[in-house]
Amino acid sequence: MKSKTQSQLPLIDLTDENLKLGSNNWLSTCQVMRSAFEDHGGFMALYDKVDSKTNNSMYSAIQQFFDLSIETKQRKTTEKPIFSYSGQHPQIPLFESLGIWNPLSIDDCQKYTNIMWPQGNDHFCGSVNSYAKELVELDHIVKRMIFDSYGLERKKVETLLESTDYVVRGFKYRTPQVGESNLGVAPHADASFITILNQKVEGLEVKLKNGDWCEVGASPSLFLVMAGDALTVWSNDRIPACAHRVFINSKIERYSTGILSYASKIMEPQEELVDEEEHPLRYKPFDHYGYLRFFLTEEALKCDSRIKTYCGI
Ligand SMILES: O=C(O)CCC(=O)C(=O)O
Ligand SMILES: [Fe+2]
Repeated sequence: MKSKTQSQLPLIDLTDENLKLGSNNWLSTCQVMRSAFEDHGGFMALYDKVDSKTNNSMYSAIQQFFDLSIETKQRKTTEKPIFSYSGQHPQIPLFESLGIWNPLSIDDCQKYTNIMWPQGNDHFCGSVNSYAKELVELDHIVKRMIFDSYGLERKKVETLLESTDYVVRGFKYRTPQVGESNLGVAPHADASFITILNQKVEGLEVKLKNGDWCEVGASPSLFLVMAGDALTVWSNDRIPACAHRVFINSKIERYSTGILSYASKIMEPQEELVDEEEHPLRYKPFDHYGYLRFFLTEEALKCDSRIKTYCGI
């Protein structure tokens, strides 16, 4: 295995300066983003629009959730094939995660909250909803930039945004006991369209194009933006899904959080990114929720590339 080195994932400044739609800075930032996605499947974003109050209440809400009993955390919250809760896995015993489907809707946040806290928990419900609403803006910026970087018509990204579902996730890792491995999550890529993560405590690492692993920093204004398998389908294999892993190196529990997006309708590789010579059509029409159901089957666990097995041509 390659060792960790000083190679870095690109850091892209998405604070005000570069965000005037159509400005020179916007256009050059789009090109940097496209290269980062095509090379490494992702990048670090400097983004200061998530309010520090929202950020702090989100982390305290997540903490409240993980303090519930295992039986409560394991309650089913959605019919969608996403994890409401994941944890207690013998191979990765430090890891726990929560998932809230459609967090932009206060009603769906309330529904989730009432299942976990029948007596109510306004702090949790409000924090998740506010956090999702603030962080989804970053997701929209990234998607607008990807479309612009390939010179696609603006209205096409609006169509994509209208057929996107979101899930907010929170992660907690306890510290390893003596003799226990410090692996938090083994190397993998996500099944999402795009995953955006923030970490309160370091531990996240990303695999670069050259095979080196790069450590991601922890700061309220630093977000790891990663392509999931669906972005590989959309881009007709131009953008690889970003490989990442987690180690627990510190003496304190690790918390992280973020927003993941999924295609709510059947999605095909973007037609402009398909050509006869260099980029022939690589994927059949893709049902994202069908893929999520397939993702954890025995068949999927065995294959080299789950996305190719599911819908590759
Ligand atoms: O803990 C994190 O920050 C990321 C966890 C992760 O990559 C996953 O559960 O898919
Ligand atoms: Fe992941």
